[in-house]
Amino acid sequence: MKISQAAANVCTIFASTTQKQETEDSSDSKIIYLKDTDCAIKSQASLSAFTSYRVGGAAQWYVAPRNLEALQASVEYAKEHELPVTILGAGSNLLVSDRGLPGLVISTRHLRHSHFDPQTGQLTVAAGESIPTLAWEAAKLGWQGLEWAVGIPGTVGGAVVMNAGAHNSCIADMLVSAEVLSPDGTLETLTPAQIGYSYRSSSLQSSESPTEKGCQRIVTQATFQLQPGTDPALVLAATKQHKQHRLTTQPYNFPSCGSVFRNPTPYSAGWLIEQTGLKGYQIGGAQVALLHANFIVNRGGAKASDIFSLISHIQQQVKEHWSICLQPEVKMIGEFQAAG
Ligand SMILES: Cc1cc2nc3c(=O)[nH]c(=O)nc-3n(C[C@H](O)[C@H](O)[C@H](O)COP(=O)(O)OP(=O)(O)OC[C@H]3O[C@@H](n4cnc5c(N)ncnc54)[C@H](O)[C@@H]3O)c2cc1C
Ligand SMILES: NC(=O)C1=CN([C@@H]2O[C@H](COP(=O)(O)OP(=O)(O)OC[C@H]3O[C@@H](n4cnc5c(N)ncnc54)[C@H](OP(=O)(O)O)[C@@H]3O)[C@@H](O)[C@H]2O)C=CC1
Ligand SMILES: C=C(O[C@H]1[C@H](O)[C@@H](CO)O[C@H](OP(=O)(O)OP(=O)(O)OC[C@H]2O[C@@H](n3ccc(=O)[nH]c3=O)[C@H](O)[C@@H]2O)[C@@H]1NC(C)=O)C(=O)O
Repeated sequence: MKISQAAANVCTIFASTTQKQETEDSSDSKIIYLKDTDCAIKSQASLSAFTSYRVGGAAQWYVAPRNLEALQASVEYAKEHELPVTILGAGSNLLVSDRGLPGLVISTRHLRHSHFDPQTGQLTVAAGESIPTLAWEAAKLGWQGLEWAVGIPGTVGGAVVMNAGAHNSCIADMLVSAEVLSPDGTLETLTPAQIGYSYRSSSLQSSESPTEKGCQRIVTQATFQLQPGTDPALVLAATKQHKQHRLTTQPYNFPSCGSVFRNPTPYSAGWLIEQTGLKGYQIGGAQVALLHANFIVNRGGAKASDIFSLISHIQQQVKEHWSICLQPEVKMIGEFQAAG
């Protein structure tokens, strides 16, 4: 589907600063509505509330479309105004610079629908649906396949892009297809083979800095193959076990992004970091978690720059001790200052 219709809808923008928003926001924020939609684009929107680390500056522009048409119109708006685009899911694998992000940040969080088809065992869901919520829903229905995904606080879109995984399972194992919106406005349905998956990686992962004009491919919905027909009590028990395992091995009590680094075969990053003596090491409000050394937690008041500096310090120390370059799993977006 081309988005020429959507383009026609956004040629003119209108309605700027409103009284309501002036009272809500002491900054110079303003709101623009895409023509013929109730979809608001907000300027200077703080991103810290939209990332699990609870850090990060403001988006130059921010929009959270509620349907495909509004998403297409948002992309077209960015194109017309030559704004770089950053896609945000639940922000649970992102480190956003304290300086914020240029261009338009599009949150997929409000793209919602889900359908469990008992005939095929397939689950078709919009990009903004929550992965852990789907895992619990599937369990309650007695559908196997998503037990491992509980505790991963991301969206469907983020999980498809990141190839989220745990307990020897991952998204690529159960994905039937993903619908993506291309920068040229066409909607395509891609198979896992077309997406090209490997450990925590896919071809849908874009360049990590929104400095270039244009837009990455956006996942709009996905279909997963599950196995219905099991006693819900059994699937719930397995799901609860996975959640419990996480609560005892991973720090859920402070903001984080989950694992900071990919595991460098045959080692685990957590083991390497602990053996390097870095557990508990702290820069500003950012700390190598005491419970799991591959987690950096925000102990309160951390800046993105603290977390970035700690990531760099860990990489440098692990390189020195083990001659291994740890590769970040977390996506660092915006400007960061490397230590001199
Ligand atoms: C406590 C905790 C535990 C975690 N445990 C795990 C774990 O066990 N396994 C695991 O794999 N991960 C884990 N994570 C990391 C994270 O939850 C996953 O990577 C998750 O899949 C990210 O989803 P998201 O919606 O938050 O994506 P975001 O963090 O918002 O985005 C991640 C990347 O995907 C892109 N993106 C997001 N949505 C779309 C879309 N619709 N279209 C195109 N691009 C998109 C973004 O631009 C960005 O590059 C954990 C995180 C936390 C905080
Ligand atoms: N450290 C960090 O930076 C972050 C951590 N988190 C944490 O990640 C975790 C994700 O946990 P997870 O359990 O996967 O999902 P959530 O706790 O997010 O729950 C998701 C949904 O699943 C349902 N649900 C939760 N537990 C059960 C259960 N035992 N039985 C049946 N239904 C259930 C809930 O329904 P209902 O409400 O109806 O019970 C809820 O709608 C949360 O503990 C959250 O606090 C999240 C973001 C960031
Ligand atoms: C949290 C994430 O994913 C997690 C996922 O939840 C879990 C559960 O399946 O397995 C991976 O962690 P992990 O490899 O660290 O798993 P764990 O079982 O906790 O640890 C592996 C090994 O390292 C050791 N370990 C871990 C942490 C630590 O501080 N010290 C240590 O020695 C453990 O004792 C264990 O022998 C994923 N991490 C990566 C980078 O692949 C994420 O990607 O964000």
